[in-house]
Amino acid sequence: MNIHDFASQHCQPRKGKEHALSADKITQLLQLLPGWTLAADGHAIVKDFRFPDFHRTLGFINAVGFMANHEDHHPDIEAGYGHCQLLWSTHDVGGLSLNDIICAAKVEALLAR
Ligand SMILES: C[C@H](O)[C@H](O)[C@H]1CNC2=NC(N)=NC(=O)C2=N1
Repeated sequence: MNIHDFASQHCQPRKGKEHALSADKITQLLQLLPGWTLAADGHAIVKDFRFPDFHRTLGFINAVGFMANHEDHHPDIEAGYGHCQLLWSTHDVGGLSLNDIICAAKVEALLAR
């Protein structure tokens, strides 16, 4: 499986600990996602994105938001004039699930050219 395989999947309702990814699996999957790292608590993946100006930052946030609503899976977003940090975690699982990997891969696809 590569990043494109994940980007072409859709989020599924995943609720409960049985959907949590193991630490080994997370390490393996993070290697497919350039620039994404495990949050300090191990329960989320994060990446910082840089943009030349506010309207490009906002355009990115809107594109991510549209995708997130479509997938019914939503990131934490922190942003400023030329930067945006995305954090994916599955609240219904209390950690990381495949939904987070799929959404991070979809974000990379948004930026690919
Ligand atoms: C009912 C609805 O599908 C759930 O509340 C979804 C919505 N978006 C979500 N987003 C994230 N990041 N984690 C969730 O567990 C989650 N659950």
